[in-house]
Amino acid sequence: MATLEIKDLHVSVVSEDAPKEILKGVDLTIKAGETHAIMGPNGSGKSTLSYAIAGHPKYTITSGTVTLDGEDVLEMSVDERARAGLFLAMQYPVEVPGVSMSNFLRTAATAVRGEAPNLRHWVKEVKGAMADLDIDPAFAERSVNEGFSGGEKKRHEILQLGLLQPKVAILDETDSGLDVDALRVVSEGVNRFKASGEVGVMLITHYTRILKYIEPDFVHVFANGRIVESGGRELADQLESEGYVKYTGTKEAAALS
Ligand SMILES: Nc1ncnc2c1ncn2[C@@H]1O[C@H](COP(=O)(O)OP(=O)(O)OP(=O)(O)O)[C@@H](O)[C@H]1O
Repeated sequence: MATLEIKDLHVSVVSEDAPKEILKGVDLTIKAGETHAIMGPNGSGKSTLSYAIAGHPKYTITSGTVTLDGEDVLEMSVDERARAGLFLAMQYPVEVPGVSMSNFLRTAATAVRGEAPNLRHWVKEVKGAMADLDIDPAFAERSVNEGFSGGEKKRHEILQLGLLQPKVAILDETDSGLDVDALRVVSEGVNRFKASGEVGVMLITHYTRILKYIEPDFVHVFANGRIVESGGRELADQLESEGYVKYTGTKEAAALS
């Protein structure tokens, strides 16, 4: 059973030639079967946490550890992290002109599974996964994310999640830009992924509405580069009504973005 363990993580980014510390000691453990919602004001470092775990080269780990089932994630290359079972659905999915979705998905599945999926089974698997997410089959031949609407990009992130079956999924604002129907479809996709009870989910969000569909076991408040409070679902409701002023001390930060 997978466990992602983050201990006292400090992360810097080089900004205007000088390194700037963004994460200032993050501690978080996500066990198989658990869903952790991360909420917090703009610029508090939530995406930095997800990029640092995924191995984005712009973010330098200055101290702390990240392990997956005891294995040192920070020592792994980006593709090794994916093969080890980590998945990041990005806030702003990248466009890859000239590479079709179907090619991209098969290549990703081959890399993660360690062998090319049987073509006939694979076609069936992809078709079924696309149908589950109400994705038009014509998207399979379009270039990855090119010209996709915000909501279409998010659906495709969840399509990848379903096909790659990681141990731990980090979903960075997967709900932003989704209309109510798409939010339900995407949430159902995440819940199907969770159904085995053997995977962990870190869900970064600004809105409690997604938490009505995807039930969190824990809610964490992120402020100024660290987790400042943790609780259950009720904490998200409290944040919705009170904002973040108690954590940041500024009125600007009080409004949920
Ligand atoms: N590559 C970068 N170069 C310079 N500054 C960066 C970089 N990445 C992040 N930062 C800064 O780090 C801080 C945290 O950013 P981050 O995107 O992690 O916040 P966030 O909590 O995800 O915000 P939001 O809720 O607005 O998405 C911000 O001040 C941001 O400007």
